[in-house]
Amino acid sequence: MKTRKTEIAIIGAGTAGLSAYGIVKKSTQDILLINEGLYGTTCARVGCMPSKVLIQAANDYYRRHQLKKQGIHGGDNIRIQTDETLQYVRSMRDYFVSFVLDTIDSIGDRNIQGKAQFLEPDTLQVNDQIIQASKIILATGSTPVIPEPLESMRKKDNSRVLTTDELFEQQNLPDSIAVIGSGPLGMELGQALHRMGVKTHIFGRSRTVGGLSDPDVIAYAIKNFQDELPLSYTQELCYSERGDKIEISWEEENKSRSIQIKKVLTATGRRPNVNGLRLEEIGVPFDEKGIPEFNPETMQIADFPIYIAGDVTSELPILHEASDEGQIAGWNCTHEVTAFNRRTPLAITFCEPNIARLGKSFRALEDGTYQTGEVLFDSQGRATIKQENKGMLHVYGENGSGLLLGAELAAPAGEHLAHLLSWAIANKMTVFDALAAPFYHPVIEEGLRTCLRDLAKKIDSERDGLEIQFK
Ligand SMILES: Cc1cc2nc3c(=O)[nH]c(=O)nc-3n(C[C@H](O)[C@H](O)[C@H](O)COP(=O)(O)OP(=O)(O)OC[C@H]3O[C@@H](n4cnc5c(N)ncnc54)[C@H](O)[C@@H]3O)c2cc1C
Ligand SMILES: NC(=O)c1ccc[n+]([C@@H]2O[C@H](COP(=O)([O-])OP(=O)(O)OC[C@H]3O[C@@H](n4cnc5c(N)ncnc54)[C@H](O)[C@@H]3O)[C@@H](O)[C@H]2O)c1
Repeated sequence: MKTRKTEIAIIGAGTAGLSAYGIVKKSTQDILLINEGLYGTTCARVGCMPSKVLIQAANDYYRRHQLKKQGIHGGDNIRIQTDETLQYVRSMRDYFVSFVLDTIDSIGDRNIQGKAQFLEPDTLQVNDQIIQASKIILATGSTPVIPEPLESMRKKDNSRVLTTDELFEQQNLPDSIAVIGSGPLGMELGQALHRMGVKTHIFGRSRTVGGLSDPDVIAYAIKNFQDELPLSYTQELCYSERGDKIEISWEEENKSRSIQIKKVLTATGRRPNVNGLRLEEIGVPFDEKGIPEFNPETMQIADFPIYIAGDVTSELPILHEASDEGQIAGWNCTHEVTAFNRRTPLAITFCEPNIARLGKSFRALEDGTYQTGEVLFDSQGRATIKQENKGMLHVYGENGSGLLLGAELAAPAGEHLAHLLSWAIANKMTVFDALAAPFYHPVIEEGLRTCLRDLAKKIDSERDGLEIQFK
């Protein structure tokens, strides 16, 4: 076998791997990028981007129900041609993927297509080549998890049980579907399919939505979604084949229920791609979840010359974190190993209303150390004008100082509110500082101000009502 030496080898040409590549190439051109399978990244090919294109089409179509109130007629006659929508999703997907492919092309013969496996901590096998590298970055991403009964069904007929990696490849949508999982993916895609006219039932196991942990916001959001579409929670689902349909039965509130649907979409999480890399054979330590032990501030795996980045860590499986981790890994492979600050946590689920979690989640707060500001958007001015007046926002502030700690929300324009709040937290603002910032009228951010006012009152009821500060 031929041996090729390189300073840095990066395994995985996804967001994390390419971000690492961008940093490494500032220090050395002696890099190899190794990628198995299709190029284009999970984000652009099957993830963030095609899902947002589908959601946009679904929400635009769904908007027809609200037009009549405004004196706009003809909405009832609008129809969606879902095969064309899927074609459009794929064409937009190809557009986003094309930018990634241009980057890959520019890498030339430093890019190798094939599956990498470790032989030694500094040695890989890829196809029939041995690659020796001073440092290696592991950025192999993740794969959808398929719960066991569905995996067996899929083995018999893989057209009935879809993963999110396959949804956008469908030529058309089925007339009915069950979406398994009420996490970010289940809620985003389940609501979009429902809004496109597919008879959709979403199933969750733990009583939460889109990754929320605050019980009040969860209860509000679940009720709101249940007003729009079937969303059930149960510990166990039974699947059986009934002709060209799948019957799903379950227990809910002490009642037996069942439905028959054409297809199932699994949105039950993603598993990090660590299997088959032979990491165990080279002595890499694993934690109890089966992830290599690494330092999140340096991304180094124990004291190995191996760095890890992106969804393969399973810690923060979202795009901007994958990109940051790639940068940290890339930097530390080419410089003295340095600890990096991580950003204020921010996670958004693009269902309507948007769900978001930022800063400290409710689950991470310590009892007795904080107050919660609350607002409902049901009568908020601008949200009402936009006919988007559904939502709840909780902002957490530290007792005494009023330092903003975190927030959870299911709210209109939640993606923007979450950014404002996470930037305020990153800048260590108190609730009083935030209230001194400008709020235009009439905007949805005025709802955020109502929430901050509620929090400020709970932190310091003695403080006078002045929000602008003395010079
Ligand atoms: C439907 C969906 C919607 C999403 N929406 C959002 C969103 O709106 N916002 C957000 O922030 N995040 C979103 N995400 C998450 C986001 O897409 C991921 O966090 C991000 O793409 C992870 O990038 P990565 O580089 O770790 O992995 P990937 O992009 O998957 O790259 C890993 C690469 O490694 C390759 N590989 C694996 N094993 C090997 C091996 N042994 N040898 C060589 N190559 C290998 C893979 O083939 C792949 O090309 C979404 C995900 C999905 C699935
Ligand atoms: N907008 C975003 O930022 C965004 C969007 C989509 C996905 N992502 C990322 O992609 C990853 C995958 O998303 P996801 O929603 O698939 O995963 P997830 O792990 O966040 O949620 C999966 C949900 O499925 C439930 N579940 C698991 N097994 C089940 C079963 N057998 N029956 C019923 N329910 C079951 C879990 O309880 C959980 O609520 C996430 O880690 C997320 O961070 C991000």
